[in-house]
Amino acid sequence: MIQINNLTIRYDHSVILEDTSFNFPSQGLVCLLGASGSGKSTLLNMIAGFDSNYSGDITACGTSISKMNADELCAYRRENIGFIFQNYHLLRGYTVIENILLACELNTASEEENRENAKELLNKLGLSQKTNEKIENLSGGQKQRVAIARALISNPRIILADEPTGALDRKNSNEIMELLKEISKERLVIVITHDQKICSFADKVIHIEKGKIIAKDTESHTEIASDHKLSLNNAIKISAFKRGLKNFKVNITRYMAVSLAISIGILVFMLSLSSGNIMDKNISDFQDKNTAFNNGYIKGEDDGKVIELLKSDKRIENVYYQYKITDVTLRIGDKTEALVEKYPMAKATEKMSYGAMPKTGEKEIALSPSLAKKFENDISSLIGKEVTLNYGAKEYTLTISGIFNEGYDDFFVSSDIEEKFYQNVEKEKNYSISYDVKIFEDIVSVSQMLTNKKIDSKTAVKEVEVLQNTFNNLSRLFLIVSILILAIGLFISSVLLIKLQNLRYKEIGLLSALGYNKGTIRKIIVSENLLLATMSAVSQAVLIGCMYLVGMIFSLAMIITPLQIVLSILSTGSVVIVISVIASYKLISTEPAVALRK
Ligand SMILES: Nc1ncnc2c1ncn2[C@@H]1O[C@H](COP(=O)(O)OP(=O)(O)OP(=O)(O)O)[C@@H](O)[C@H]1O
Repeated sequence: MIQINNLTIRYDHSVILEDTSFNFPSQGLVCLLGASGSGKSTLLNMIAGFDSNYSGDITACGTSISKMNADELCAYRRENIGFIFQNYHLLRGYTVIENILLACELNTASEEENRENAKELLNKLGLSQKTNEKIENLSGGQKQRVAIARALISNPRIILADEPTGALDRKNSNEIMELLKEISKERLVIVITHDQKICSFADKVIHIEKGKIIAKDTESHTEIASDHKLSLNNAIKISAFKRGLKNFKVNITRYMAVSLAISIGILVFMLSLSSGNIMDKNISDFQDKNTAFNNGYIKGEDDGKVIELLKSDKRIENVYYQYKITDVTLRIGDKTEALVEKYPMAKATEKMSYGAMPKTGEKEIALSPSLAKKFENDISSLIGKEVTLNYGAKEYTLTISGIFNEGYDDFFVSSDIEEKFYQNVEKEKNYSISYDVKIFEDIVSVSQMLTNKKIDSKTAVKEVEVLQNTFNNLSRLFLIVSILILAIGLFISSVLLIKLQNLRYKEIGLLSALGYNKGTIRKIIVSENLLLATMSAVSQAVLIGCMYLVGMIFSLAMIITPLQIVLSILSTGSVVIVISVIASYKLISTEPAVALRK
């Protein structure tokens, strides 16, 4: 059945088997003994086609397996070899029958036929009651019977058993050996063992000694004639996704922990970014309340130098001289009040009692309380009312935007209206300069520039600075905390994923033993990774939904833009893919024989 001719194999310069030959019979139970490290598992791996890195030749049913490529070796194992391992190599989370059917998923028989065969085998092995039991609920002896059923389901010509009774007590060992003896009547069963008592079941006992295979109980090594041909049918295509989905369900708790850890990490990180949005919202609230926040006022006569400096600065706009004006009248309804003279004052530093300062382009006016009282006792009711202002033979209709907190009769109008006033003024002695800083972020730097040039400007820079500093410190703190949480989330999920993948080497080895090729195994793992990424992205979306709900219930200021939501969901999926690819890279690239040893 199996002919070994002049076989030599070395690992790291040490010779394990050296120029050894042996003929295994077509049927019967062969026990393989030898000291630890003598090369028993190595020989079995070579017969199984896991290791082709040897010199010499191995022939099975007259066909050399030494020159076969990886796919042919998969077909050879799938069709001709059944494996039994010391630690069973059954998949946890799968039922008894699912474990058995795993071995015939790639064969051409129908699923129904395979299921019937599996049930028949379980019946023969006395396990029909356990058909749909989860594998982890079985005893050691029962597990090994399931492993035998799995090895027999494809009716292979060769059974390779690596210490099949190593984890069992004497009673169970004897029962398993009786079973193997029974099945060896129709096929070749090679059993590796250290137990001399097991050899009493053997038809032939062979030893590996000093790199040679030696039969102790026979004189000749001649092959028993056999008309069996090696079967090398192509595997049917299976859905790697379906298998990946099943594995995913089995490991669902771990996968859920991974996706939650990553989702929370990324969500908190996104929240820290959203503090920028909260800052923008607060700035715009601040601007609505303090409409003169960007206005600057420089008192004193200017010889042209200061105004030139302001006009040449790209951060500044609406620069003009202010003058004293005289004989201004204001009319609200049928009441008229006159101001004999009015001096320009700083707008940005005024505190508001009601409403806001006039906005540029809005034709608005703000009054001091004493001036407002001359029109109405309830000064707050004046807001929104119309004022007709007469100055220099011109009439302006303005809306009252607010009442500012000053003790004398005064008013402020929108900058554009004020500029028009001065067109009628004799421009000899300017009194002050008014300017606006274009954007909020430049208010502090413009103020600093003027201070450096020893120009005294009255602005709202202190309030702006306090607001900016508070938010900068808060965002910095939030960013550090969220980076920490993100790092912890990534660390936990990486550890969980790597631990999970480390547990799966035997599964990869088992699938190879059952004839799954590397491509299919890779696809199964990739499917699982994609499912995990999808789950993480969905959990991210659910978390964002919950966060919104909590924010709404407790009226928390959490602003995440739709773009940030999409980005956080996409980045969760991508991060999971990257981590799981890194975690499973070693697993996928491990050789089956090495995976089985882990
Ligand atoms: N893939 C490999 N790479 C390097 N060395 C290997 C590899 N496989 C096996 N070996 C080495 O070959 C020698 C034989 O190993 P093998 O597992 O075949 O021994 P064994 O007889 O089955 O031992 P045991 O009874 O302890 O299981 C050992 O020294 C082992 O370390």
